[in-house]
Amino acid sequence: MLKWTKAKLAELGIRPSKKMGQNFTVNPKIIEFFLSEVPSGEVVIEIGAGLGALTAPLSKVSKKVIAIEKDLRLCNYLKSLNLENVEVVCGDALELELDAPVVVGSLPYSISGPLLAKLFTEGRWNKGVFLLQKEVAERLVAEPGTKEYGRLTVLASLCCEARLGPVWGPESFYPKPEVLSRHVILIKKRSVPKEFSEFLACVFSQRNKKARKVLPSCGARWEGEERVRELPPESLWEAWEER
Ligand SMILES: C[S@@+](CC[C@H](N)C(=O)[O-])C[C@H]1O[C@@H](n2cnc3c(N)ncnc32)[C@H](O)[C@@H]1O
Repeated sequence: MLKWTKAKLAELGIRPSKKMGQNFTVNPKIIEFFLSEVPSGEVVIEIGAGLGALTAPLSKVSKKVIAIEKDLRLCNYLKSLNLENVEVVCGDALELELDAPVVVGSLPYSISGPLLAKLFTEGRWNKGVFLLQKEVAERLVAEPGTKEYGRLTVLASLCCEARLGPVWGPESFYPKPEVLSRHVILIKKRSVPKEFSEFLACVFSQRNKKARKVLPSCGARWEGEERVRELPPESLWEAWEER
């Protein structure tokens, strides 16, 4: 896959952009893992389809794949493939409606935080399978009080059941990223209100301070000596609901 990826990029005259998080999958085991987690016969949205490494195999087991790609050069290439069951959408996934039973993607690192926050608060989807920077994936299942615990953890915990998958090293991608990657599988329980997400942004901007000082400045109340980073998801939700 590495040879093919390098040759295809050269043919298209594309130098991978760091800003766009363009680290293309060159390890077939990653594709296999995605396919093992995606229920077949469904409509699937793929975020950041790149050169179509996942799009093409996915389209063979899905009812339809909606492949979103922001880079016009890659998007036009994907369109030129005329893949059966694939609708290619050139655009920014952060600005599009993500309504399909299944959402997948090897997410560009630069937008994974806002994109996950968007998925937790909007879109009609039931299952998500994502490849993320390892630290971001682990943040989704972090325990209160740890340095990984934050807004994304609370949103993930209230929205979904989150499960970690395998870890992948830099050699699984071209060009090699400086970080490790990890799969995460999300099963949606409910959408979390956007206002609650904004409330969390407010409280976690002062994560090390006492909750009884911070929560009132974000429109809620708290009695107790805990620091913001120590409050479990349910307590933050209750404080917000009772505000
Ligand atoms: C990590 S690469 C994955 C590419 C391909 N899925 C693969 O596994 O080889 C991320 C892709 O997302 C695209 N991308 C970056 N920002 C985006 C955005 N805001 N919306 C949609 N796609 C985006 C990049 O151009 C790139 O193709």
